[in-house]
Amino acid sequence: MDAHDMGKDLEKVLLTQEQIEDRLTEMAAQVDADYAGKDLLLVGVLRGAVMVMADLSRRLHLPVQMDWMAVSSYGSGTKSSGVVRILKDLDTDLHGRDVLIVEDIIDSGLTLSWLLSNLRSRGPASVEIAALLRKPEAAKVPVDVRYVGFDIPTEFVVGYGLDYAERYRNLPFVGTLAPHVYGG
Ligand SMILES: O=P(O)(O)OC[C@H]1O[C@H](OP(=O)(O)OP(=O)(O)O)[C@H](O)[C@@H]1O
Ligand SMILES: Nc1nc2[nH]cnc2c(=O)[nH]1
Ligand SMILES: [Mg+2]
Repeated sequence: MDAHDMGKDLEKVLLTQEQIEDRLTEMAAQVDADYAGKDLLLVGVLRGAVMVMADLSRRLHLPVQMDWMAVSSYGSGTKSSGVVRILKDLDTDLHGRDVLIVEDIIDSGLTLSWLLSNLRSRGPASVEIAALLRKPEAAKVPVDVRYVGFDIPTEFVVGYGLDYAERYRNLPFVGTLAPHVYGG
């Protein structure tokens, strides 16, 4: 793989930068309306949600707080291990807080269903989810998501925070990889 030309590694673009940004603007308007007058805490899930957190939060007019959790269930492969590990916990006490988890993608749903019950056990006033992408046909466990950017097919996607072996996160759009990349 030529790490200096990501373009050659892509098969197709699924969502352009413009489509993503337009949708995030709509989602931010909904969040602004739903949490008006509340002291909202955004919880970004490292590392994939970095781009969504940055671009969604900058479209909000609410004075939110932000904190981060690092969990990982995928390692360097393309399938969820199903075992979620906390690599970094929140610094914020959730007691009585309105919490919005910000995620890049819901695939099997294992990460978020685990995270939801974990955060709900900490005594918050509410916990909801905003995810840019969802794969409805890949769900292994149901996850109740308040804000979804796009439903996409069951294909492994990269870009806009999403990686393959830690690469491609910095693509400004979402796409699929060409077969030669998986082949090594
Ligand atoms: O619905 P699921 O099947 O659980 O998959 C979704 C999760 O998988 C990815 O994270 P990953 O664990 O790969 O870590 P990363 O965010 O650091 O890339 C993605 O960012 C979601 O957090
Ligand atoms: N990069 C990437 N990470 C994921 N984690 C869960 N699903 C996906 C996916 O489609 N792409
Ligand atoms: Mg993630």
